[in-house]
This record gives sequence, C-alpha cells and structure tokens, in this order.
Amino acid sequence: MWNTFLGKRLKGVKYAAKGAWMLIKNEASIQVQTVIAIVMTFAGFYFEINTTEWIFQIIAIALVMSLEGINTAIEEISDFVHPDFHNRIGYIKDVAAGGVFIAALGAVIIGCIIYIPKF
Ligand SMILES: Nc1ncnc2c1ncn2[C@@H]1O[C@H](COP(=O)(O)OP(=O)(O)OP(=O)(O)O)[C@@H](O)[C@H]1O
Repeated sequence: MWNTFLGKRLKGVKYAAKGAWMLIKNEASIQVQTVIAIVMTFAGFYFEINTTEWIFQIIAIALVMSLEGINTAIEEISDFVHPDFHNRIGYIKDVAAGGVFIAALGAVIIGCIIYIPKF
C-alpha cells in the first residue's frame, strides 16, 4: 500500500507531521510562537475579527512558524557540517534568523492593523 503513488504521498505527510511535532517539542523559539499563536486565536474569537482578518492572521502565524522551522533546519545543518566557529556559519545562521525576523515584524504590523482599531 505504501509503495503506491498515494501511499508515498501519505508517508510524506506522516514524516512532515512528525517533523512539526519534533519542532514544537524540542525548540524553545517555536514553543513561544505556538503560545502566541494560541493567544492570538483566542483574541480573534474574543474580538470577533472578520474573515479577511482571520485569513491575514492565519497567514502571518503560519509564515513565522514555517520560517522558524526552516531556520532551525539551517542551524542544524550548519552545526552538523561545521561544528566549529566559522564566520561563514555565523553569516548563514544570521541571515536565516533574519528571514524569521522580517516575517515576525510583518506579523506584528498585521496584528496592530487588526487589533488597534478594536480598542
Ligand atoms: N559555528 C558558528 N560560527 C560562527 N558564529 C556562530 C556559530 N554558531 C553560532 N554563531 C552565531 O551565534 C548566533 C546564534 O547561534 P545559534 O542560532 O546556533 O544559537 P541559538 O541562539 O542558541 O539558537 P536557537 O536558540 O535558535 O536554537 C548565530 O546567529 C551566529 O551569529
């Protein structure tokens, strides 16, 4: 069953779900982002945000958390291929973290646009 086209895709989903669970279980930064995502979801229900606002909020949360996953993978690869200190490794890790920072900044701005008018 697992060797069919659909079986292989299902196996891929299984590994990806396992990866998402490992991220949440092992990585402090994604644990913080998960808590923020849960708080913002409750805020969304509390302030009764509209469909468009939900879409932007969900995209912002998903973008930050998925980039955090990619950033973690880049950190792991860097440490695996070059465990010692090296300026290039520092640069690689910094630019990967910079990507998460840009997404997080965008998420904060989206949050302000949605929630500030509700106070
Ligand atoms: N091997 C290295 N060579 C050069 N600089 C490094 C190296 N490892 C880490 N750094 C520098 O330290 C910063 C933080 O590194 P890293 O992200 O691995 O640690 P961390 O902050 O403990 O990560 P996290 O908490 O997200 O797991 C990097 O962005 C980089 O500037």
